[in-house]
Amino acid sequence: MHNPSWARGLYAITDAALLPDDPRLLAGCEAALRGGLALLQYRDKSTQADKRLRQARALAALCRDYDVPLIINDDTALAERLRREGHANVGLHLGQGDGALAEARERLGPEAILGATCHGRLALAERAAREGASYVAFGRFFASRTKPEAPPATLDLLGEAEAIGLPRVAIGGIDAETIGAARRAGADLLATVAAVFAAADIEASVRDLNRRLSAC
Ligand SMILES: Cc1ncc(COP(=O)(O)OP(=O)(O)O)c(N)n1
Ligand SMILES: Cc1ncsc1CCOP(=O)(O)O
Ligand SMILES: [Mg+2]
Repeated sequence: MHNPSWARGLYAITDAALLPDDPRLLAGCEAALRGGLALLQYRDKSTQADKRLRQARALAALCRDYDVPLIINDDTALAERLRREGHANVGLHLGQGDGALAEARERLGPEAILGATCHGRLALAERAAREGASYVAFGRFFASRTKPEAPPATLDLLGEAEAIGLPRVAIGGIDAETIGAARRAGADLLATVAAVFAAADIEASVRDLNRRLSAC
């Protein structure tokens, strides 16, 4: 079976400090989408439910125009609500403390993209696969200013995880310098916050990262 088109390439993750209001969030994400994304994740750690719903809804509509899935971080109820509203391109990413994957799979249905944080541990990825994950995410592989305290992982894990049979995401300090090493180690999707959204020219940065991926 062929992997779906979302399963290989650049995976940009939003950041509320770098994209601090609706116009900047939408303009920044549209620039990244123009540059070419496989996936976009809406990551907002605030507890402002109204803002999160409004922004996620707007991003789901924007992503649809580019035929790119929007992944909601942490919040199963928000992803479920958007899918019920008809945003079929919405998926969910859950970390180890963010709720049960199997329950999320039931609530979102078999078609939704469901991602799981597996840090540096193959056993977490094997369990995520059994519980219905669509991809498994490992990292942090490099120093990250966005989440410096994230548990570290080593690149050889990406090769070992091939046997799981799901797309492998690398996260944590992925940038122009590190992206090639992560791809060559086996990452299918390269996830980044700062290399995209802290860039002075977001679209140019995405194009540069994609060029580096193509060269691997
Ligand atoms: C693609 C991807 N991988 C890992 C994470 C981290 O998720 P989590 O461990 O739940 O941490 P927070 O992002 O919620 O702080 C992610 N968001 N996306
Ligand atoms: C959310 C998350 N989980 C592990 S590292 C990280 C942050 C990634 O951000 P950056 O690409 O800026 O290092
Ligand atoms: Mg989380």
